[in-house]
Amino acid sequence: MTDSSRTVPLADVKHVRIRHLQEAKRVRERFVMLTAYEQYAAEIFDQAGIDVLLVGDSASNNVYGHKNSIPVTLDQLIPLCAAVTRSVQRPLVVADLPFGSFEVSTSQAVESSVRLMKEGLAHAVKMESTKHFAPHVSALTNAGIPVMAHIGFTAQREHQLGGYRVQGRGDDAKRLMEDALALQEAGAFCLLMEMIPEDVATGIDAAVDIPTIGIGAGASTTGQVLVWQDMAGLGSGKPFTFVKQYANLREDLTKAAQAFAKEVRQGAFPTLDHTF
Ligand SMILES: Nc1nc(=O)c2c([nH]1)NC[C@@H]1CN(c3ccc(C(=O)N[C@@H](CCC(=O)O)C(=O)O)cc3)CN21
Ligand SMILES: CC(C)C(=O)C(=O)O
Ligand SMILES: [Mg+2]
Repeated sequence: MTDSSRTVPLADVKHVRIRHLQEAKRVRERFVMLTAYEQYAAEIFDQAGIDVLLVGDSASNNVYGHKNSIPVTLDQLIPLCAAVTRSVQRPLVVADLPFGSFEVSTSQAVESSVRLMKEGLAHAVKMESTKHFAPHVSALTNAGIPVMAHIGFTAQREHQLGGYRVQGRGDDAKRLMEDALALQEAGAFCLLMEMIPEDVATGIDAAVDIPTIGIGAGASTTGQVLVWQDMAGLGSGKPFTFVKQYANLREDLTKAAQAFAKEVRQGAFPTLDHTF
């Protein structure tokens, strides 16, 4: 296919659908995904032209105060997802299947995904997967549930993978290629690759027909994703290697809170302007 087969540029699309992401891959147009967990961020990212919003299981450590992704539950993610979907017009909303909500059986995967769509109003689900989860992806696809597959570093397997480590170095690249091809074959509409060497990601992107999304996977993927609080500089501590901070929200919010506290303590707020 050539550029002449395209419909409209992604930026002009009114409601982002899976077929628009597939078209982006075909015409080599990039798309943009950020996480979102509530109304204001979702609304702002919609208005800023972000194409896909991910209600990540990273809500575990970015909303619920856990140290990692493992404790967050389906019951905790569903209301966040519903809030995000209710707050946006244009973006495609994808919800993570949290740890423990899909592994047991293909039925469990379908039941959890149905809840993410019926109660959470998600348009698609994302599954941290390997080739061994091809039956799960296939069961979801057959049930009419679009699945984004997530390979490479997968935080739900932190303990099995031995920590937060780049995946697919050296001979291990073959394993990721097998995962990618099996998950595409099973029906995944998109492939997310996390923390893998750029050359490996480039090879996988070229080998699959479906669009790819990278986080710490270099520049050759169709789309890029970051956790929004990382992107906006809200988190504490040193940013991960794959993060670029486009704002300093932590600093801004600290200053605002300090200024409010100071004025209250001094009796400088409220003034007559803010008083009935
Ligand atoms: N705030 C936040 N950002 C994320 O990107 C994120 C989450 N939370 N929670 C779920 C997972 C966990 N992720 C993580 C967590 C830690 C590293 C990390 O420590 N990276 C280091 C070392 C990598 C290495 O050298 O192998 C880095 O500097 O990137 C990476 C991804 C990605 N996801
Ligand atoms: C890191 C991204 C891709 C994710 O899965 C999440 O935020 O949960
Ligand atoms: Mg996740």
